[in-house]
Amino acid sequence: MEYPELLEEIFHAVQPYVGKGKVADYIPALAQIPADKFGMSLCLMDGREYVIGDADEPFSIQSVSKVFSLVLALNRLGSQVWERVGKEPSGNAFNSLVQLEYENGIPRNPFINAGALVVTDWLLGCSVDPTIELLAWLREATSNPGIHVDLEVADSEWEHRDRNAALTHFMKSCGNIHSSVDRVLRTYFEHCSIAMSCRDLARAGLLLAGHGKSPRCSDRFLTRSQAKEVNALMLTCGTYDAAGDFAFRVGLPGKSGVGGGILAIIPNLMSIAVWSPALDAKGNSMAGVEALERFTTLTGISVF
Ligand SMILES: NC(=O)CC[C@H](N)C(=O)O
Repeated sequence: MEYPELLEEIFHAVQPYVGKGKVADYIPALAQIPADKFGMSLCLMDGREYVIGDADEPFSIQSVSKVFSLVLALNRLGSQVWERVGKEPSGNAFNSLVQLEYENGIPRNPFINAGALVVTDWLLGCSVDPTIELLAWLREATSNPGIHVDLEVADSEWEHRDRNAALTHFMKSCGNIHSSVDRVLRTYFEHCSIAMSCRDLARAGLLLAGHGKSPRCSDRFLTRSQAKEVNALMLTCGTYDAAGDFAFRVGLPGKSGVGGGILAIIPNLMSIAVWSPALDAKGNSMAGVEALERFTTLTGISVF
């Protein structure tokens, strides 16, 4: 089956799941997003691109930004990053506090909130403005100069920051946060509030399909080993305490966000982005996971 027909088939098959689940409302600005959206984009290493549905509508990438923050930190700092954040799945919710005290303020991995807050702190230690650097890279990788931080979402996250503030304060008490808590939180919320479409997200993901060198960018951004590390972490930790289920059903490295987006990588071949805002109980897009499962089932392509 050709990709355009495949996308049509997936689009129709997932309709019963679109709007099922719950749009994230603990960030009030996200609660206003209509639940019935669905978009999907495939961006291939050879330059072909296929989209369906609401694939050109920007949405809040939320935790998908944790991939890009980590990529930037690895680019700037290399393996030093792992001195302050682990590489193991947490088995807990993305915003859980419980492991941190047992594990001396070292988060399990960079794809839960605590881990991304440490990565943000790393970035603040080596860059005057990590958000500007992140946006610059994303704009180049997507050829979309319009990619921006949605300030309404960032402000909404800031106003309801108690849990992320608790995580950051606790890690600071353990010596694992070096900048001020407010600065770390503000920067982390800016990254979560970046607005991108599925088309943008799939384009940005080509860096990871391309083992650290996106065919869309002039420079290699990560070494081959670093790209392997990021993909491995996406597979094992990218969907929080549902990572086992996601690997079982989809069989690809993937990173979700509570905005309803998921980025999935097929090394050497393509990057896939899906978006549908209604979430399952673990905070992953219900229709998005369904669509990816159908993609790997119908094509027979996965990393396994
Ligand atoms: N899982 C997510 O997408 C969570 C990101 C969100 N900004 C938070 O910190 O709670």
